[in-house]
Amino acid sequence: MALLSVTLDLDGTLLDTVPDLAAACHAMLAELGQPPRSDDEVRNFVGKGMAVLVERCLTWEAPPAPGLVQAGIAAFRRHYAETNGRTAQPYPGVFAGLDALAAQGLKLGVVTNKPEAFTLPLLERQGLAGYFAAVVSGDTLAQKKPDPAPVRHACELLGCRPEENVHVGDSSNDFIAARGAGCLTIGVPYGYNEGRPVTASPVDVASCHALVSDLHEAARVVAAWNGEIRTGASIVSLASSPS
Ligand SMILES: O=C(O)COP(=O)(O)O
Ligand SMILES: [Mg+2]
Repeated sequence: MALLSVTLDLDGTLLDTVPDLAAACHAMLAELGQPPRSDDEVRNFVGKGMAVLVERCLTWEAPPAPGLVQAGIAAFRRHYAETNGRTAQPYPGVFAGLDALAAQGLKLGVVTNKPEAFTLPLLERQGLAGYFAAVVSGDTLAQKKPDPAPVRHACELLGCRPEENVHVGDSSNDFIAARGAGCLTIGVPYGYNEGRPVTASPVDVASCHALVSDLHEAARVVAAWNGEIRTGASIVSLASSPS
């Protein structure tokens, strides 16, 4: 057995998308006559998909009325279609890391909670689409991360078993989904994690098999794991070794 594929989270792992998401949130709130949110608030609201982002923007003292959330989602969709990819930036090490993973012969996939209508154009616009043999978005299945189903589905599309896959992400939604699916998981510290830095959360640190500074380092970790597997180390001992 060897590691054959790597699935990667999108927002906060491959791309810093908060400026474009925040611009769409600002426009949505203004359109609905609701109080504004700062970019930092929006950053903390990202992680559980579009509907939760909109609902969190609209929640003050009490949960918003369902009708307001529906109107917010419709407005957000229109505005994010305009802003998606406008200022999003790949994080340092993303292209070098993807190149290094691909050079190891690993199949690559994306597993994101972002709706598909926004995921595919964003990957195209950023020159990332060609790296991925599978893309599972927030509305591909009925379940989103932290449910393990999207990660499992990506493994199926890549033709690998979950234990042959490593999932790389920036939030507990990724780590819980990956562990639930039976994959190894690597965390990056520079993303969003719903307002709780990964490195400041002992639970998150403990739930990653490795924490790396960027995707180039993630590629080195995966290569090292595959080296250990080839020399007979078991996946169980790997699960607690790197830190
Ligand atoms: O859409 C979100 O809330 C987060 O998306 P991600 O899963 O790519 O981080
Ligand atoms: Mg993310």
